[in-house]
Amino acid sequence: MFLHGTSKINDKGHLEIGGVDTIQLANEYGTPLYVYDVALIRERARSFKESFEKMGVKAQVAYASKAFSSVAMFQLIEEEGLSLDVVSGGELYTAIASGFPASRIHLHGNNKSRAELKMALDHGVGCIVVDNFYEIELIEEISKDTAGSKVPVLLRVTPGVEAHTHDYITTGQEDSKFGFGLLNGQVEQAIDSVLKSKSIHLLGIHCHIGSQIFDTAGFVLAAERVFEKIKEWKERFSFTPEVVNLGGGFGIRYTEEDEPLPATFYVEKIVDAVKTQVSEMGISMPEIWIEPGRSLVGDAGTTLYTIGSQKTVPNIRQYVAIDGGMSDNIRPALYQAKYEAVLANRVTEKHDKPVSIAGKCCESGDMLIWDLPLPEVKPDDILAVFCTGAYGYSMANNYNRIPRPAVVFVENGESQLVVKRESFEDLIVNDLPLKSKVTK
Ligand SMILES: Cc1ncc(COP(=O)(O)O)c(C=O)c1O
Ligand SMILES: N[C@@H](CCCC[NH3+])C(=O)O
Repeated sequence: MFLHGTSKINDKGHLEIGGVDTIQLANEYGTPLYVYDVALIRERARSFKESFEKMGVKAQVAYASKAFSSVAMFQLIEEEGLSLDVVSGGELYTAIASGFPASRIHLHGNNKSRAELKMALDHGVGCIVVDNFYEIELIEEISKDTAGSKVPVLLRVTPGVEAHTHDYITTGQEDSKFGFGLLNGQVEQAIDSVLKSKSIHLLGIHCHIGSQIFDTAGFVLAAERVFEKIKEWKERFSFTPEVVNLGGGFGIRYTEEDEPLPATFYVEKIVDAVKTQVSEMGISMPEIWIEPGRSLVGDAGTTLYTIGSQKTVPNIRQYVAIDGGMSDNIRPALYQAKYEAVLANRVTEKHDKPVSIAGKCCESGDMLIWDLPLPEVKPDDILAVFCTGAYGYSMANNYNRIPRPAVVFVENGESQLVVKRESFEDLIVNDLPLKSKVTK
């Protein structure tokens, strides 16, 4: 069994996280429950920042908040001095409501609306990561009447790098919905129009090659491709970027099949690649920005479920059902994602009887883990699924009108509720009654 962060087994034989017994958490807050190990998030945040400091490079580490966003999460990120990548009006609203400084917020999105851009500009976000030509027009339209300073932007490019990960989560290849083609002349057209703009300041370039990536080659190749172009742009446009943002995507360990590098190793390789390019070109070192999401929060999250019904298909398989499923973690259904799990109330017992963990949604594909070795399970046992901190709660939904779970933070022996469990009343809060046309 692989225990992440502060997780350990206590003297009752229970899983403990952040010094808090998970069975006590399940009793106090109910299940399904997302539990975050705050010390592990802090450790990850600090190690990203420190690795840039050690290499003497000016940097911003922006937490990709799509991995898990909530007011308390953003406040934790602010406490740790990171920046924030948001990708919608909703994430931006949450960030502002949490008191996060707008100057360290970067707005992403491949189809930002006028309203979202206006909201970002009104709040004075640190930069807009511009994705397409329409967005350039929108920014100019919105900012033409405001006499304020120019809007700082990065142009997002697709460097033609195929990251080795699931097809749905690669983003750097040329045939992608995101960004300007780096290799087909689009980005030059965008640079030309932004440099001529009276209302936009071109701060630099952004690229993100995908997610859950285990080697550094793709990042290095992307950086080299971007800098080859920067060399041309220096001649052609007299433009050199103040900022080069190389995105996120650093892989984590979900199961023993995964062999991630330490997060800081990616930073070192990226910075080395940039330094080499910069010294060959004789330009000054730009600020390097990165946007880790999963690698900051993924293994800090554990989901607790209560076990309910079971079904045996003779000679084939035993299904064990939990009180959640694809409504709180859609990743197995969407990406065939794999997880490890234990019985949190009986961790020390032999986990040697394979069962398949089924969710409660009315969907055959709602299977959380296939062939998971557990002790003989009984109703009301608590299953702890590891590494659910990224894209778990944030992709949760109300399929089958299942209320979304609660989220707690644990640290130094204390727990705090940071997202309340949805109630049935919450589920119908936006529903309106039928205006009936049938006369009785
Ligand atoms: C633009 C951008 N930045 C950062 C991230 C964060 O990726 P990850 O959670 O894999 O670090 C993503 C998601 O893939 C993204 O699309
Ligand atoms: N949501 C995805 C990753 C997408 C990242 C956003 N570009 C996951 O669960 O792995």
